[in-house]
Amino acid sequence: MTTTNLERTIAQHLLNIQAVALRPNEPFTWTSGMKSPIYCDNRLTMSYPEIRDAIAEGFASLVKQYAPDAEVIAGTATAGIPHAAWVADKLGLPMAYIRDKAKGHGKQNQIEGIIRPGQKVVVIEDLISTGGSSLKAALAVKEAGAEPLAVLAIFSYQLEKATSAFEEAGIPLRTLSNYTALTQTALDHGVIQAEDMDVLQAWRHDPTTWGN
Ligand SMILES: O=P(O)(O)OC[C@H]1O[C@H](OP(=O)(O)OP(=O)(O)O)[C@H](O)[C@@H]1O
Ligand SMILES: O=C(O)c1cc(=O)[nH]c(=O)[nH]1
Repeated sequence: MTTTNLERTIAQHLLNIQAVALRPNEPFTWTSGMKSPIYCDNRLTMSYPEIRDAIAEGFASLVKQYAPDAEVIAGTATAGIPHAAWVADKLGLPMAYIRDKAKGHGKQNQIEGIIRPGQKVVVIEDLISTGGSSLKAALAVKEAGAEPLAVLAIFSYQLEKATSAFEEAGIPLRTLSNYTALTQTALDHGVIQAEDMDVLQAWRHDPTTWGN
């Protein structure tokens, strides 16, 4: 699979700040319950002004290219929130954020900030594994009577489960980087070795049963 310069550049940023961890012998448990030898902590990008700005620039370009009539930028709680704020700021658009479920107290909102019925919304997520979290956010947008134009994320594992879930939901997904670019960049720069790549490929081949 070919990768773009931007996909490799963002991958390189993630590797430089050690956002990517490999733990084949003590697999990570993801939010979906899946087990994985790899974890990508994109939250670390917040702490690097130049990198978070490159991400915000990348997202702003994707909005201009694929959702030029966006009226609201909505971040997914929690990791999508800061990136949504920086993108909304760059584009001079309103920002909101979407909780994974409605609060159990106060106003019991799932959406914080304003998303009005009929408004066109771009959802910003930090990372796509199964796509469950961001599609749940997009559904909340629909339930508010608004229109989710697209989900944008920093990184996707490019899992078939996510691809088919986005297709089924009829919501476009665009990302700044992905698993192909990350693993290739890591291998090219000696961050991972051939034997790590073997583990990653075995996992990637059958991620749902790997490690069980
Ligand atoms: O595509 P999915 O299978 O839904 O997985 C990706 C989600 O998992 C992580 O969130 P997490 O639940 O760890 O919460 P956080 O954003 O509050 O850190 C990540 O930030 C995404 O939102
Ligand atoms: O699926 C997840 O929960 C997940 C995977 C990953 O690599 N990074 C992350 O923050 N969450």
